[in-house]
Amino acid sequence: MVAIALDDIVKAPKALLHDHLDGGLRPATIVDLAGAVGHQLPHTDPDELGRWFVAAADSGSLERYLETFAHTVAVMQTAPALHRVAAECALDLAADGVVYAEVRFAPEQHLSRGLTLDQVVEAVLAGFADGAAQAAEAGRQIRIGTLLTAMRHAARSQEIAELAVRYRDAGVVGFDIAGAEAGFPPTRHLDAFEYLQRENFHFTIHAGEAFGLPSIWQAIQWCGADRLGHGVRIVDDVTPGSSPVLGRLAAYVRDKRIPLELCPSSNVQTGAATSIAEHPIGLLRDLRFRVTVNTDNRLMSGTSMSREMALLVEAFGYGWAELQWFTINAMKSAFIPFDERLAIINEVIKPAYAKLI
Ligand SMILES: O=c1[nH]cnc2c1ncn2[C@H]1C[C@H](O)[C@@H](CO)O1
Ligand SMILES: [Zn+2]
Repeated sequence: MVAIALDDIVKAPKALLHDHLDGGLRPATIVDLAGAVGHQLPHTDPDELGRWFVAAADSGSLERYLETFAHTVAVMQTAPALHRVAAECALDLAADGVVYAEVRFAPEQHLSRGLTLDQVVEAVLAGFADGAAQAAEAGRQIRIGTLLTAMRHAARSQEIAELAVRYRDAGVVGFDIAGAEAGFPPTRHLDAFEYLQRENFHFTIHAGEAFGLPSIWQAIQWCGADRLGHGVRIVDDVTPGSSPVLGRLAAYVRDKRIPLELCPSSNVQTGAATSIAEHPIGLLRDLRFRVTVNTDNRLMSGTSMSREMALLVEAFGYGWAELQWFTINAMKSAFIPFDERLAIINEVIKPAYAKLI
């Protein structure tokens, strides 16, 4: 069988649940914005800068990987800059054939030049709307939902959770916590999660990436996460073999169809997986966990949604049936209302894959 080509994957509709706004800037935009605010970059040539991000993030450690965000966050401190970055994000995802995306960012990291949290959120939402409208004019439909992230080492999660709920009818569809995992368990933010549950709101938690099962267990059983950001270390609760045996937590995650937002390239860079070919996504898919494929940070991984799928096609021999399965899994797990999810599955995804399979 001939492997599916990247160009063909680009044309197929895809759904993306885990993508960071500050991890997906165009290198040329960073150079432009940095010049305007006098921020010092490691390179001013966009191609070299793009290569620098990938090499620096290729560190084997989540903490060092996260250091690279200093250069993107630094240039995202004004409303016009946030608007531009969000609009370009929508355009880039649409050009890659993404029809539904949830893009996240941490508003608290964009206050250093005097914006308020509300102004930050409004600039990003307007940018997404603008980018999606431009994409539609060019014949590419994309729906973007925004997730607001609180940083797990900080102490603003309650405030950010309230901000997310305040903008729930304006495009914010969920909440997340991110940042270094070791030493910062999700239970530090229990008040925020309990508040969100009382508000009938949705949230995902970065867990089981740099730290293992205890973090996943807390995210689900203490905090009530709807989905797991990464969650890849759930494999530590699976005993491999000809018929793998699931521990109690892995069985719970699979039985409850808790979505795993897996990010293959990012995991290889931070050391959460040794290679794409050895990435636990192969086993987790075989065991029919609710697996989704994601980019995490397109800039730091030099990747796209289509490229992540192409890497899996190459490593695991997946065909269109598997790519459709990942796509429908993601769409089923989205934080937008059920009827809207169903419409995208039935009217956009299934008809397109029916022609491909
Ligand atoms: O993969 C990740 N794990 C934990 N934190 C992350 C990851 N990718 C990005 N972040 C952080 C860095 C960003 O500044 C922040 C908000 O998008 O989220
Ligand atoms: Zn992430």
